[in-house]
Amino acid sequence: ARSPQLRNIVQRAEDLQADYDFIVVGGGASGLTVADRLTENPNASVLVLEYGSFDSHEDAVLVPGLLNLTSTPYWFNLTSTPQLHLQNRSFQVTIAAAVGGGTCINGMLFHRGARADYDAWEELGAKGWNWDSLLPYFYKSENFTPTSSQFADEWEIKFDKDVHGSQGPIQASYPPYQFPVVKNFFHAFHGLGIPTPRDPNDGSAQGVFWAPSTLDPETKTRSYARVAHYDRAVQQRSNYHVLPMAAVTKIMLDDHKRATGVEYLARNTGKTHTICAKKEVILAAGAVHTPQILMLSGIGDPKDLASLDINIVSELPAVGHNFQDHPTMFFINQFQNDLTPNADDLVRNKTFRDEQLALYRNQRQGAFTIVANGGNTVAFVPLPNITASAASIITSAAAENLTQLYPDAPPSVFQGYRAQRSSLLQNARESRIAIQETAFNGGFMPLTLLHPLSRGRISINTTTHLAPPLVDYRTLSSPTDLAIFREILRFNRKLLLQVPLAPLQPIELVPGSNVTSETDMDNVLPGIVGPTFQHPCCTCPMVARENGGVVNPETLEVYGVYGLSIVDASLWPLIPGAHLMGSVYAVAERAADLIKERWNM
Ligand SMILES: Cc1cc2nc3c(=O)[nH]c(=O)nc-3n(C[C@H](O)[C@H](O)[C@H](O)COP(=O)(O)OP(=O)(O)OC[C@H]3O[C@@H](n4cnc5c(N)ncnc54)[C@H](O)[C@@H]3O)c2cc1C
Repeated sequence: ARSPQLRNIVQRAEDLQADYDFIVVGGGASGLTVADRLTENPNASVLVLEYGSFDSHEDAVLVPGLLNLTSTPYWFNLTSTPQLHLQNRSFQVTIAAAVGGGTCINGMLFHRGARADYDAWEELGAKGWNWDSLLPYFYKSENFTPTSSQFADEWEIKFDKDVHGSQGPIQASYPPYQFPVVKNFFHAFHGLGIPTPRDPNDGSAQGVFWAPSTLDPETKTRSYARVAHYDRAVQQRSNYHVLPMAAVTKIMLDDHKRATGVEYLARNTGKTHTICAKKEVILAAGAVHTPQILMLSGIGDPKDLASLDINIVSELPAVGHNFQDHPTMFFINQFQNDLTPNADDLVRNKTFRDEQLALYRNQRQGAFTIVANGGNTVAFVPLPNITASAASIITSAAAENLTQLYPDAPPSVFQGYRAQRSSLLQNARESRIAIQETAFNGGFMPLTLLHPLSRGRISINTTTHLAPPLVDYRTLSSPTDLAIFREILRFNRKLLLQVPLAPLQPIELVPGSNVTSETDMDNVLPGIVGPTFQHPCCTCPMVARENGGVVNPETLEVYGVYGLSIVDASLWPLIPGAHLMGSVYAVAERAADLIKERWNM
């Protein structure tokens, strides 16, 4: 007989039960959250099928400062199509394949978008999804530990405990270290009229601030979905199974269009298997793969599916459209008169690095408590604060030619996009949302466009098992996005001229101080803007079908079929002005409640 532990932990297809109540496709942030909540009920059996492997709790995952995105084994092997408006360059599609998904290797910034970001979801048709309805779930997901008032005062960390959760599975805290130059940045932003909010997570999501990290306050290790929503739960629950290295290839649907289970390929044996779901199949494969799986299962644009000989089950032409991410450029400056220690010292100065690593190992202090090449100090700035041309940019954005912008969108997607655009432009005009993010802890500064007007698409051109989807970001297809990037660059150049930063004597390396005229910027920016800040979303939005919707917002079930729901970041109509993980966890928490409700659990 097997030990109880073995019954809880499965590693091979042979160890699975014959069927489960729920099958969750994808064991990332959303998938594990939902699986955890469903298995709180001992009568519900849940299987999560995850494409990637379990990590080994290695330092590169657990120790923030040892994260190495170049050598991590947890990337999908996936490249975008050539990007027309980015000088035809192709890009790595930076999504994770591992139990825990993106949360295994992400930058650990844990914060929320603005109230207006989520209220816009409801205005666009996602009935029941707004800031107020999500707030209890932001709380539910989080266990916030404040920092000492002395450290907070010294480093301008502001927080309000009342806007945070204190019982949730995901740990949120502040690293107990920072590079001194961060103070100069704070003062420079203040000089430009960008304040530090009382707490960025109170629905404001604007200003210059420290975002909490998903950092365990005791161990100073990463708090992520694998630990918080699987390890924590599974030892006590024989009803919660996760099978790693299992690539779901399609959903099985019966003649009544009910999802009865899934087909998957065990990646370590190459064998294909099927497994049945007695209640529901729940898609949580992320915004790139969830639409791919739908299309492979006959749910999508009939034109495209017919050309691949896929039997059409539900005509949903919007599947895979409305693809959004946060395009980013790197503004790189060398500080000739830099403060020490600094982020470069961690790379170039072996003595400093060794000293800091020892400090981390022995006392859980120092620079390794911060994510490598990252940090959690950021500025989120509305359009009217970055440029005096905000009004004219908004006027020309409203007049953009949609057909040029979105050549192959079906009418329903157009309709939905029009509503999105007016909502976005109104919120931008009234400074209810931030338009740009500057992340900073040295001269290497990612500048991010938080509310792009360009829309990409996920599609498929083959039914071959394990073949990747086509990922077309279409970054900068909206001329407005390019115009805003010009203003973002000008604004951040102005930042570096402020009294607190000027003494560092920055020399601009990228794009280069000679790039000043509009024409020069328009030539150079498409060569340095990248399509992603690792935030793909919005490819199966929960709005009305006639407005480009794929999912019923009240039930999260896919239109036209039964027993099939979606819980990941594909659901959202619009990308929020925030790093996505906080919203992914909250949405998945609410999704779990909706699913439990319909099954009286
Ligand atoms: C490098 C990086 C840095 C980031 N930094 C931050 C940050 O600092 N702060 C922040 O808030 N957010 C950050 N993010 C984003 C955040 O991690 C994601 O938004 C979040 O993980 C998305 O959750 P999800 O459940 O939608 O998808 P994921 O977490 O990506 O999970 C999807 C899972 O589905 C699996 N899957 C896909 N296809 C299949 C299939 N066919 N069969 C079975 N399984 C499948 C994948 O392997 C994956 O594990 C970052 C992401 C990355 C990659």
